Amino acid sequence: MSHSPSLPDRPRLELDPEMSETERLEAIRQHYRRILQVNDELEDRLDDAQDRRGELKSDVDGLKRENEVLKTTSLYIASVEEITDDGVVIKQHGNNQEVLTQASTTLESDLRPGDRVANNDSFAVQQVLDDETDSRAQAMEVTESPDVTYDDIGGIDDQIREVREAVEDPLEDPEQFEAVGVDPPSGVLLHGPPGTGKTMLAKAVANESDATFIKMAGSELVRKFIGEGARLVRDLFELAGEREPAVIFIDEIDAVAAKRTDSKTSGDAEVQRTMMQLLSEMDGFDDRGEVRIMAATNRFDMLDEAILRPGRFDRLIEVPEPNAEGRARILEIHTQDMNVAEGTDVSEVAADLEGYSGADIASLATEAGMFAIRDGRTEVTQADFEQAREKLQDAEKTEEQVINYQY
Ligand SMILES: Nc1ncnc2c1ncn2[C@@H]1O[C@H](COP(=O)(O)OP(=O)(O)OP(=O)(O)O)[C@@H](O)[C@H]1O
Repeated sequence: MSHSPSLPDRPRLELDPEMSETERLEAIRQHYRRILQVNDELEDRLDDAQDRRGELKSDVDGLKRENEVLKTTSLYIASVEEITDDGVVIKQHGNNQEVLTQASTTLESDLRPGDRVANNDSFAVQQVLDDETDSRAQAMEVTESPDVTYDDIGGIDDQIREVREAVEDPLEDPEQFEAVGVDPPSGVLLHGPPGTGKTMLAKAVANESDATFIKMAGSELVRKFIGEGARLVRDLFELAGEREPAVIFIDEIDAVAAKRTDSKTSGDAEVQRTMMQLLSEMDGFDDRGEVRIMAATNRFDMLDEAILRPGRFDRLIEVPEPNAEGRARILEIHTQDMNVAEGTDVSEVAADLEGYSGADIASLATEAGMFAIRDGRTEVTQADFEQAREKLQDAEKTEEQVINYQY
C-alpha cells in the first residue's frame, strides 16, 4: 500500500486568448481527462486509507480486549465492610487489610455490606461476586450422615482400627482423653495409591460417630482468585464448628501442601498462603473439640514437612493396595448383592487380581454383571469375572498406550 505524503496537484486549465477555437476545445478536453484521472487517483487513495483504518481499528479492538483481560485477571477478593460518603471500605481476604476505595457509581449502588467483591491492584472494585454460600457449597461436600459403614470396607482392618482410635474415640469419649491427660492426634493423614478406600474410611468414621462429613478437595482450594483459597479454609473450619460433631476431610491435600521444590506451582504464593492458613487453623484448634480433621493423598512423597509436624497431621496411616486376602474380601463386599452362580470361587478370582485397587475390584464386579446381562442371564458366573478381568486389562493397556503416546 502506498502512502505518498502529498496529494496529486489540482489540475489547472490554462487558456491562451491567442488560441483558436479548436485548440481551446482540445485544451478543455485534456483538462477534463486530467480531472478524471486525478479523481481516480484520489478514490484509490481513499480506498487505501479506508483499508488502513480498518486494520488499525482491529488492532485497537485487539488491544482493548487485551487490556480488559489484563484488568480482569488476578483480581483480589475482598468483603465490603461499609459504604460511606467517602467511598467503600473493603477488607482484603488473605491479609485482612482494610482499605477505603472507590467503585463506579453503577456498581456502588448495588453494593451492600458483606458482599464479596473483586478488586484490582489499585483496590478499585471491579465486580461483585456471587453469593458466598454458593462458592462454599460448590467447593465443599457436606453430608449429614454418610451411608458408608466399616463393613463396606475390605482388606484394611488395621487401618480402620487406627482411624477409629484417632477419630472416633476422641469424638465419642473426649472425657476419657481428658481423664488420662493425653491429647488425641490432631489430624489424621491417610496416604496410599488411588482407589484403596481412603475416602470411604473417612466417610465411615463420620457415619459411625454420628458426625457431619465435610469434604473439600485440595484442588478446589487452589482457586483462581487471590485470597479465595485461604478464605475457603477459614470457611471450612467455621462450617465444621457450626455443624459439630464433624469430620473435615481434605482430599488431595498435596495440591495445597506440596514441597516447594517438587510442586509444579512452587512459585505460587497463593498456594503457599492457602497452606499457611490451613496450618494456622490447625494450630489454633482445640484437639479435644468435636471436630476431627482428616486428609488424604496419593503423593505422600510430595508433601511439605511443615504439615506433618506435631499438632498438625501427626497421625499417618498408610492405606496400601490390598493383598490377596483383602482383594477377596473386597470382591465379596462388591458381589454380596449380586446374583452370583453357585460354585463361583471369589477368592480364586481375587487371587488373579494382583495389583488391583479396591476401586478396580468394584468396577470388575460391575463389569462381570454387565457380561451376564448382555448374555441375557440373571446369574453371574466365574467366566464372567474372567472376561471382565480381560476387558479391564485391555482397557488398561490401551490407556498405557495412550499415555506413552502422549509423552
Ligand atoms: N478397601 C475397599 N473396600 C471396598 N471397596 C473399596 C475399597 N477401596 C476402594 N473401594 C471402592 O472404590 C471406590 C473408590 O474408593 P475411595 O474413593 O475410597 O478411594 P480413595 O483411596 O479415596 O481414592 P482416591 O485416592 O482416588 O481419592 C469406593 O467407592 C469403593 O466402591
